[in-house]
Amino acid sequence: MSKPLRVLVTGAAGQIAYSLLYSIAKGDVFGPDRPISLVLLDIEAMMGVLKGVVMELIDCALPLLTEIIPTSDISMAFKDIDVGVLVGAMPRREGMERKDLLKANVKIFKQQGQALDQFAKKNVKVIVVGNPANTNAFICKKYAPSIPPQNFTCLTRLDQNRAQSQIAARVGVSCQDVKNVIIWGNHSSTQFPDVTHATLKGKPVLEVVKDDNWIKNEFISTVQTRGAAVIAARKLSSAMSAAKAICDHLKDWFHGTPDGQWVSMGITSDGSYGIEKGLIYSMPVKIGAGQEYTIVQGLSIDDFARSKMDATMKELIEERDAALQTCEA
Ligand SMILES: NC(=O)c1ccc[n+]([C@@H]2O[C@H](COP(=O)([O-])OP(=O)(O)OC[C@H]3O[C@@H](n4cnc5c(N)ncnc54)[C@H](O)[C@@H]3O)[C@@H](O)[C@H]2O)c1
Ligand SMILES: O=C(O)CC[C@H](O)C(=O)O
Repeated sequence: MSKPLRVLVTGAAGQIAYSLLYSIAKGDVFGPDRPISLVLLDIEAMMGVLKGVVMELIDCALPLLTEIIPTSDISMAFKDIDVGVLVGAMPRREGMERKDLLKANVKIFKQQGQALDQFAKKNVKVIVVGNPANTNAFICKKYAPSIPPQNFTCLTRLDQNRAQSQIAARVGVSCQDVKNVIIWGNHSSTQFPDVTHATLKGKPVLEVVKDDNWIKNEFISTVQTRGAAVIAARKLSSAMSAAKAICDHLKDWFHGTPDGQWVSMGITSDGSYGIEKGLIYSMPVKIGAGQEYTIVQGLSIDDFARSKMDATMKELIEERDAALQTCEA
């Protein structure tokens, strides 16, 4: 057996973590031969609840789970981690605006960026889930200058999964028949779910669906507002589907994408597709066996796509500037 992978999950007493920890500890994400040392961070007030989560993990009797470290101490939590799954943040509830969330959460990611810089392994892989996810990842990266920018990502796989499932349901096929949907930009209602290059059983989605009006209107807005629809129905933010998407994101990052397929992740823009350098912007990537991802290049972008991609970039620039102001105040 190889050396345990040290995986930190923040917000470990919260609802996403409750759906996530079992899959990670069971081996579904990093592989059936990879022992896991699980570090669980939450705030001091949640230590009682976290104790219960730890008891349940122990009671699952999972052979790969070699160690569980529950803590509210940030320096202990980030020490020597290989993977950081940064979930811990306030979720939006009904009636809350995105701006309220940015103010409440961005400072958490400044502090955690500094902790990554100081305590984590320099090749740590980070996925930010706490909202506003792209901007929080940007802040984390900024305050961890000793870690390569490409090691910071944010979760937009939930949006990809939502888009894939909407197309599959429209046509009446399994979601696994739909490939190469793209999520461009922000994990927010300005994101652009793009099926121009997507295929369904090998044929272009646009040719199979044959309804441009549905694609350009109902499909896009359903995916863009799905998170808000779940909040309205559940009175709580999505958790089971978010946990599944985190697993998909990490599994592909560690094990690679299948030949001819790509996935969407929020990553540091290198200027590709005219997106401002340095922003954390969701793009299509291919991942090789070496766990390094490359942006899929050369995709055609028509005027409709360009305007959608620019609108979500504009929102990300505004969020970044507001976040920097909050952090520097
Ligand atoms: N990117 C996505 O696709 C996506 C999807 C769903 C939810 N989210 C976001 O994920 C976040 C968590 O959602 P949830 O439903 O699990 O929320 P939750 O309220 O159930 O749990 C959040 C947990 O984080 C903890 N926490 C708060 N501040 C912390 C800190 N500084 N350090 C460590 N832990 C801290 C809280 O005590 C709580 O236990 C929210 O911001 C939500 O909006 C993102
Ligand atoms: O706050 C929101 O509108 C979205 C919550 C979450 O990120 C989701 O996509 O389900």
